[in-house]
Amino acid sequence: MTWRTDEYKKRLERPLLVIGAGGIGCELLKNLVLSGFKNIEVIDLDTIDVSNLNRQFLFRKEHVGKSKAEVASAAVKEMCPSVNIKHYHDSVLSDTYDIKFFGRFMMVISALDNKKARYHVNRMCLAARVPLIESGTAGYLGQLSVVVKGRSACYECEPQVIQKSFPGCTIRNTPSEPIHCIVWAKHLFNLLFGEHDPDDDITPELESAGTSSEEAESGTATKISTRKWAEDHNYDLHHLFDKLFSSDIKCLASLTDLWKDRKKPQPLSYNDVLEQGEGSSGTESLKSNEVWSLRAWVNTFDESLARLRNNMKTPEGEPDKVLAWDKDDEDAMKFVAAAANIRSHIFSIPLKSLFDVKSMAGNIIPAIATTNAIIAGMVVVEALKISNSQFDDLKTIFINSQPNYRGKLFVDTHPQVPQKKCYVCSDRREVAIKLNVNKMTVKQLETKIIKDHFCFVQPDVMETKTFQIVISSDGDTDASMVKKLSEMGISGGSQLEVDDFVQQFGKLYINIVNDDELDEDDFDIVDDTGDTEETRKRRIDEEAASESKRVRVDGDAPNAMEV
Ligand SMILES: Nc1ncnc2c1ncn2[C@@H]1O[C@H](COP(=O)(O)OP(=O)(O)OP(=O)(O)O)[C@@H](O)[C@H]1O
Ligand SMILES: [Zn+2]
Repeated sequence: MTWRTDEYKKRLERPLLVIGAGGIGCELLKNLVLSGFKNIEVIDLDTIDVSNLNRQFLFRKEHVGKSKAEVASAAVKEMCPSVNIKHYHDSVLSDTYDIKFFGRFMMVISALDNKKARYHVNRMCLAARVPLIESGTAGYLGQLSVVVKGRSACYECEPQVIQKSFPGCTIRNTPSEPIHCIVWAKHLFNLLFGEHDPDDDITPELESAGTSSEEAESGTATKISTRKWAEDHNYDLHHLFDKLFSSDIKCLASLTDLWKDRKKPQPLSYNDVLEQGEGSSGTESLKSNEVWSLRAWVNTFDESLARLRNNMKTPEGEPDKVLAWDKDDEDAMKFVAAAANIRSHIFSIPLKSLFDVKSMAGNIIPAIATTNAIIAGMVVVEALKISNSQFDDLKTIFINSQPNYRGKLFVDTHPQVPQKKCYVCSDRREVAIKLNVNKMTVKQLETKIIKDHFCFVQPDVMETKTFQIVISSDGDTDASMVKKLSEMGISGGSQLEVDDFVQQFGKLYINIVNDDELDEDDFDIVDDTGDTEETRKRRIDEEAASESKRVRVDGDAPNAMEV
């Protein structure tokens, strides 16, 4: 590369898009302007939080609450006034950023923190034929890779690992680890204060626990909506506490089969706690990294419940506000930590500090500024190669947790070649999915499979034999969302064609394999390789005979940052 020639400088004037102005993004923007890139656009949907200040060094205390994209752009413009920098305080998933928008850039650099946005950017760059540098860190680990259509593997060439969550019955009936109680408490938060989601059910699962329907009906845990129940009781602490921690638990404890090999839970009533004495002082002085007493957690439950209830209130006559779970909302966090620890106590599970619960509930891996800085530095090296059309020299870079056989933590390799059967960047975009057509609804197909698993943004889905439109992005099919797939004429052997009006990376064909054993929201990726019909069938038979790979995907899947 020839440095500092006019031609070199000219190349750096071509526009470049940075997506994400967080940990990596701040370092990166600084590096880019100091390296001579002159026309930069940056998108970030978020505002600055106090917790960002320790590492996102372009931000100061007075910027808290302001747009990350805006403040980061202004800060680097100050470092290098000759740079043209444009910001968008917005989600990259918005259809404003279409193929034409992406097509304007010499390259795109992704400094994101979630799979959905990363997959979307990968697809948009492939469709617009713009080189992408994809970067990520997770604690001391870091990686960057370059995606150039036809030359290197795309971000989705490696089959994705399906995030497993905990079976519903473990959460509702038989928790054995702190995380099970934390997931339960997050569901409770949503049920009481958040948006309704049937997957957040927390009532004991009597039928699957082997009770007769008579027992289930006579049990105290009959299925009425927890929200409705709480509203009817005016969110009264005493009532709520006794339902969640005493009567529901008594009901579970009465299912003797469940406790043959496990310790039976001990119901805890509000009066039991009061009788234990132990004082009732406030919890402000307690340290967040220490494990508090049961009484302190009950006080915390009490205080946070009252505050959250208050936060929901709206002027007379208007419906209550819906609260969203956020690990950085102190009341929400304390409520979940308290509910989780009280439940842990009942099930003889070790209690956890507020700090630990926050890490687990927020799936937090500590962000390390140095890892971000190294990766952001290396991104610029690759960006300079792209600007100079040195595509053969591009590298994939890893920062590992253990030295490799050469004693190196910091490793570069040649980019992988594109996978011939990648359902995103190859010509064969076909997968087979095992599900229960008689139980799964169109809504579950859309949410769990099409949007959460395959990360489509505005999908249209059609059955290819009958041309029946199953899901329409313009809302025409909303009325049939509650229907089972079989009611829409979908059966084993059906093929669905999925198209996304925003992503436009090509149509994905999903071959349906029916399995009557699966629950309504369970599914298996039977084959994501795009093999021929014959090979696929043989493999499906072999897989059916081998151990089941059943998974359940839901919102509580541990969602470690991807690198
Ligand atoms: N769909 C999206 N569109 C635009 N920006 C996004 C999108 N999704 C995530 N981001 C941004 O990507 C950035 C990722 O940065 P980072 O991993 O440092 O996360 P953070 O939210 O700043 O920090 P932390 O998660 O550790 O609190 C964030 O600033 C986030 O707002
Ligand atoms: Zn690919």
